[in-house]
Amino acid sequence: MATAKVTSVKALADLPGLSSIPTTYSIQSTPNIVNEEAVSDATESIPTIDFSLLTSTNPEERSKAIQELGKACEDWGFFVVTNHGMGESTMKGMIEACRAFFELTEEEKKEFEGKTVVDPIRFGTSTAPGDKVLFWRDYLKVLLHPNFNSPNKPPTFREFALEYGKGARYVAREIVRGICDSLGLEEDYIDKVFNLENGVQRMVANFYPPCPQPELAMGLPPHSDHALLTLLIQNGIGGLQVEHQGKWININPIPNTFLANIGDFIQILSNGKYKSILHRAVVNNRDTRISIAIPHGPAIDAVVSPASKLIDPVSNPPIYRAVKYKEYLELNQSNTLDGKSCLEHIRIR
Ligand SMILES: O=C(O)CCC(=O)C(=O)O
Ligand SMILES: [Fe+2]
Repeated sequence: MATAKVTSVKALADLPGLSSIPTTYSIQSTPNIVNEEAVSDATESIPTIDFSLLTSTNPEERSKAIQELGKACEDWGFFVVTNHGMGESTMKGMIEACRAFFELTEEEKKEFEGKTVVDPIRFGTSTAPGDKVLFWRDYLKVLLHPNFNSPNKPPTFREFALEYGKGARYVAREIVRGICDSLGLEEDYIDKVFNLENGVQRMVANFYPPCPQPELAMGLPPHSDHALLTLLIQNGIGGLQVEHQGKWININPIPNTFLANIGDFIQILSNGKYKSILHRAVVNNRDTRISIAIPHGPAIDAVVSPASKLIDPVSNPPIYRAVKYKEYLELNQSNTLDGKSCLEHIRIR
């Protein structure tokens, strides 16, 4: 095994003749992230939300879509979004721009390492500096809103990030309006209370190169996303699994769609009615997988708490305390991803 200091899994995977993974990447000793739990394919039954119906001016169409959205949030916390209006060339272009970023030299990428968890552009590997086990994943995190940032390499990145970010933000905001409606809140409740006009939108591009021992490694451990709603696209290579009724389900990529999942803040806001979903990324020994997740959050200084309309001091007391987004983000970003441990931090006992 080569012992040269490796700064990314890409550099490691590119080592000629790599046939086993360094033991630091082996998840065998970490019982909570074992790989061989029952997995099944259930892509057919994952709910699909037709975005054009959700945003329809026909009240009947919209209300039917809202009902379906509410059901998808309650049953799965996770759904496919079709007919969202974003051009295929924008989605593909964004993925290719991310691929080109990861294919920069290690020295070039190092320029974007960032110093703290709040740096607007951060390239890195695994999840957090304190990880006990390393994960087979490199990442690039870029803050797109309220201040737009972009690495200056590759040259196409900025243009795609601008367009993709804007489109994804529109889709996410409309879905969030629908979620409010489905909960019996005013449609713009979240928009106003969490100040979505200044909402935080941070793109997370994940790069999972082929791994010689995929059964021993993990791309991303089980976690929930912290924000309100995450939109995810991928390069046509499977690897995402979501937890549903105690089982891990393979999510096969569907071209030209977004995968949306509820984040912790919707769980807090709905006082547990809608739950953020555990998901993870497994790796394979053939293809490089690229995924781009954008968690859409409140404004950085917004305070998140169960909506007063959805709680009752006697029959449904709040189960989460109010938390500043900034505080939650720091908690999330500086810890190893570990299931839903952040949410447990603010649970009222
Ligand atoms: O690679 C994936 O499909 C999952 C990515 C993810 O969960 C994340 O970036 O939060
Ligand atoms: Fe995630």
